[in-house]
Amino acid sequence: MTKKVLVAGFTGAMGQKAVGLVNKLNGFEVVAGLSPIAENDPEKYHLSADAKIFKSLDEIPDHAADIWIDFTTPKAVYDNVKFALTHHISPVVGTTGMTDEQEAELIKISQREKIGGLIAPNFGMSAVLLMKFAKEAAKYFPDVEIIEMHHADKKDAPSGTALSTAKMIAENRPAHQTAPDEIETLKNVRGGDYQGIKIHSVRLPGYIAHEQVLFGGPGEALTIRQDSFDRGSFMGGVKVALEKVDQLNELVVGLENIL
Ligand SMILES: NC(=O)C1=CN([C@@H]2O[C@H](COP(=O)(O)OP(=O)(O)OC[C@H]3O[C@@H](n4cnc5c(N)ncnc54)[C@H](OP(=O)(O)O)[C@@H]3O)[C@@H](O)[C@H]2O)C=CC1
Ligand SMILES: O=C(O)C1=N[C@H](C(=O)O)C[C@H](O)C1
Repeated sequence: MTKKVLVAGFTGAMGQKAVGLVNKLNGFEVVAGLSPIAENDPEKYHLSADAKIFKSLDEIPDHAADIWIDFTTPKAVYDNVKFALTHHISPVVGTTGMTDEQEAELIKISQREKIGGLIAPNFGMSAVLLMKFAKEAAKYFPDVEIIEMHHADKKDAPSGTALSTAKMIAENRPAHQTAPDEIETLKNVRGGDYQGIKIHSVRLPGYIAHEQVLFGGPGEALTIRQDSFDRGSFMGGVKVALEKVDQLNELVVGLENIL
């Protein structure tokens, strides 16, 4: 049976890539899109002529879709995913910027409603592998900093991927001497701090999505880097999520956990 897909943020850069992906996949169909300022012209956004365009959650009827793809904004994503879960639509979420508390709350809702879903801070294989390698390296190199670089329109900082990388590194780092007290003569010049791991966020036109993890040890250094040069690079992961989401019985965080 064809799976009905709603794409939240369907007019955006990632939403349009997701629409293109679903249009090409057998067994899935985009039946609806959600975006607050979209024109009521499905074909303009590469949707079929009978696809529904919604501008707010209130307009979405029951049984509107089986799967909810979300590439929206940090402000909208929590309410969107809560709506999907409580309407028994399986969420596949790429939107970043939720707090740990919001994610934990959504996992509880998914357990209560007995519905599976996926939140993936990054659907790209290079980023998933970077996080895995960085977690492994952290066992041997406890001193580490992260630099993430993104396009100038990105709304949240640090990136979801950088935060996720820091969390995975923190799980594996041995206890070690922290850096001495420092004086910043320019405020925040040492970056953000996640459990002693400095994160630096760069925003520049021309970039898409890139991350470097720098480990330093006595007399040596290890640098792990990934680059997403095109948003199409995220679609392999979205495809896996679409194919596997109905096998999940709660909301899972991280593409690596379903590969
Ligand atoms: N996990 C991953 O692999 C990746 C995640 N991302 C994340 O995906 C998200 C979207 O990125 P991107 O496509 O570049 O952003 P865009 O700004 O291009 O698109 C955002 C979309 O969200 C829509 N939107 C805004 N407010 C709402 C709302 N209240 N409800 C529903 N839709 C809304 C916009 O619609 P309108 O134009 O009508 O306002 C637009 O369609 C970001 O959080 C980004 O970090 C990005 C790349 C990869
Ligand atoms: O906003 C983006 O573009 C991206 N957002 C995600 C993040 O915050 O990590 C994934 C990827 O880096 C692209």
